[in-house]
Amino acid sequence: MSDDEVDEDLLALLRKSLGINDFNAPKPAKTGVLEDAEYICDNSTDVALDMRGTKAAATSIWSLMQEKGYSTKDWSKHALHPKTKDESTVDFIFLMDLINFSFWSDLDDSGQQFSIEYKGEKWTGYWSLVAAIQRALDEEIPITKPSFWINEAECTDEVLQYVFRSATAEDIPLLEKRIDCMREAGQVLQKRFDGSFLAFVREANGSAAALVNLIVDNFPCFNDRHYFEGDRVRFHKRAQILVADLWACFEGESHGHFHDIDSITMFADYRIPQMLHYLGCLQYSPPLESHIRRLGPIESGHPWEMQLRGCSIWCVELLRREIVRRHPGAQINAILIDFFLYDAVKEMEIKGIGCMPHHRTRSIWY
Ligand SMILES: Nc1nc2c(c(CN[C@H]3C=C[C@H](O)[C@@H]3O)cn2[C@@H]2O[C@H](COP(=O)(O)O)[C@@H](O)[C@H]2O)c(=O)[nH]1
Repeated sequence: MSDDEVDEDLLALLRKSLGINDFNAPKPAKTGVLEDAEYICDNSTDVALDMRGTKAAATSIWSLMQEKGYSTKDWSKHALHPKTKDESTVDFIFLMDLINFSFWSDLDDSGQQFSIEYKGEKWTGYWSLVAAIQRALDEEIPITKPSFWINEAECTDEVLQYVFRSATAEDIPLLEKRIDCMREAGQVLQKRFDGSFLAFVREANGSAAALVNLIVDNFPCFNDRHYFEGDRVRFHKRAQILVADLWACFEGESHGHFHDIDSITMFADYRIPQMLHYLGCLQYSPPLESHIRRLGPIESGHPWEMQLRGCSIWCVELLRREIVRRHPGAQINAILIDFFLYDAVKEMEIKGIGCMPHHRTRSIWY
């Protein structure tokens, strides 16, 4: 932090301790995601938090994270994640999280599911996306440039089909939706931010919550809002993981510096609920549990899906609170818990450790 930069947190602390109410101080931006998650959880009938399981899981998660020295540094340790800490990596992360959704396949575990061949390996799921982007860059396709996405003469649908070409007979799910997201985002950036996502990030003035709100207000394909019991509820999974990936990749510095990064919640996808259920933190009603075990589809926006997503967000918040209660001053937030759980469930998959299937909702939101 440079000399003239104000440490907002310190300032707020001093004001509070001196009893100074600074009514002019800008109110911290809020995304509303955590409040909506608590509301969903309080009104859920088919998903419930198991408090004993959550307390027990908090202890084991914390000790495993300590054992591994889990931190933002683990983000860059992944073989496929970009390593340079510069604007090209900001562009990479924007594209990655713009289309970071719905990789699951009904052919999973058959070896026939969609996969990307890169550097002699077959990558599936989220890693297939990262591999496809890295492979396109190696092939000198400017795939991370928003100006390329809106140049339909050069960036044709066929070129994008080639970028995401599969090593199996199964294509990447929702390719047309991914192309629509790229075209839409390219237009937005071109119109107001000279084609640069970094210029867009600067609008948020170092606030993670403000950046999430700017993203969902300007890019419809990030606007992950739905209805539950007739009320609007926000999850903003890809907008939040985009901010979190910037923070982790840049280790809280430079383009990843956010004074309110702890306002980011867990990312409501299809993997973490699966892990939380395995850890005994979440319980499902018999109809929901048998539906998921039968690999039954759950349509986007269904009350079951809203409960799975909302309860997962609230559950990770309670895990975080339990860890901080037992270890005051612990350097922990929902992002690190989430990343740790995602990596853990992928480890289990590699080791063939069985757990209940994840729920199957096909959508662009996660
Ligand atoms: N909540 C949460 N969801 C995550 C991730 C990640 C990868 N993050 C990397 C960055 C830092 C971490 O250390 C990870 O290495 C992908 N996903 C989501 O999962 C789904 C893909 O699943 P599968 O088909 O099995 O790969 C899909 O919705 C994707 O958006 C995460 O971290 N948290």
